[in-house]
Amino acid sequence: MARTTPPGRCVSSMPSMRRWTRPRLTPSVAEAASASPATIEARGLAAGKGAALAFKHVSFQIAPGSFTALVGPNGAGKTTLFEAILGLIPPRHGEIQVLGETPRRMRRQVAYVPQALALAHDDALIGREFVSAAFQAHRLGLPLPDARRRARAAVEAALETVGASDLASRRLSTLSGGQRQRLLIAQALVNRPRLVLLDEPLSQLDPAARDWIVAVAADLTQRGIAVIFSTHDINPVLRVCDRVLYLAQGRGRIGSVDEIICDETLSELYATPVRVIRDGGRRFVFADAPVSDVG
Ligand SMILES: Nc1ncnc2c1ncn2[C@@H]1O[C@H](COP(=O)(O)OP(=O)(O)OP(=O)(O)O)[C@@H](O)[C@H]1O
Repeated sequence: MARTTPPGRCVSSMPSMRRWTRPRLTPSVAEAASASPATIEARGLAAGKGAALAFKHVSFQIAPGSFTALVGPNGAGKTTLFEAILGLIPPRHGEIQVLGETPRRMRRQVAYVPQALALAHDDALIGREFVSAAFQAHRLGLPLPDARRRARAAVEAALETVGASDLASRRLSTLSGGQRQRLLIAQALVNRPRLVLLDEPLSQLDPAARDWIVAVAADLTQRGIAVIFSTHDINPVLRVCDRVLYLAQGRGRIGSVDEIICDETLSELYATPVRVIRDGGRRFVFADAPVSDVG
């Protein structure tokens, strides 16, 4: 259920991401990305899991290798949108294509990373086993010895990509939330997806762990992987995101940070006067009337 915010209360506040600025794609990755079709194309999309729609009339494009912040209050439909992208729920209206195909057909190209609150079998598994469990050897159609070798290499590469090689031999039950989140991202990478959906990866992490996770996600885009990063608060990803997809009150808008995180767009989305205050590179959203909480 959506929380409400008293009039005038600041509804979004987080320390800024100091260490990371969005790195540009290397020329070869950038060329490949611009030659490829859109990673996602949604037109007039409406979706919901109950009788009511979570959102409707939402249109957007996600480019290969781009970083999109998916922002919105509780219950706005962020997870519902991820489920539509994964083909787990069908659109009620409109259409959505992933890599030029239906979401169901492209599901194996998409990795979904849930929150790291608890991991299954966390006392029985070490990091390497957890990441390895996701490797889909059958996808490569390899004979068993080759598959084992490829699996080992893929797992080590994924651990290295997220800076988690040192967690390979640690039991999951001994890891912090940020370390677990890194292993979840490594697990998502092991089958070399073209799109990674991160569902509120910063919740319950301290600022240093948040910085790490944002840096890991930004690094994926350098490898040509499109990232959609859902978050209640835009500030931790301000410097790395290319675009913001904001869901609220059943509506959605996409654009640059300046186009979306501004008085005009947010007031229109929330259908109530909203003010955005800039302070030291951060943005704080204030509502004059109660609105769903985004902080
Ligand atoms: N299984 C379900 N059956 C019916 N309605 C559902 C179900 N799951 C979610 N909803 C409703 O769908 C709407 C969108 O929920 P969703 O979980 O996608 O929002 P969200 O933006 O991810 O929220 P949060 O930030 O709290 O995780 C909400 O109104 C929610 O109550």
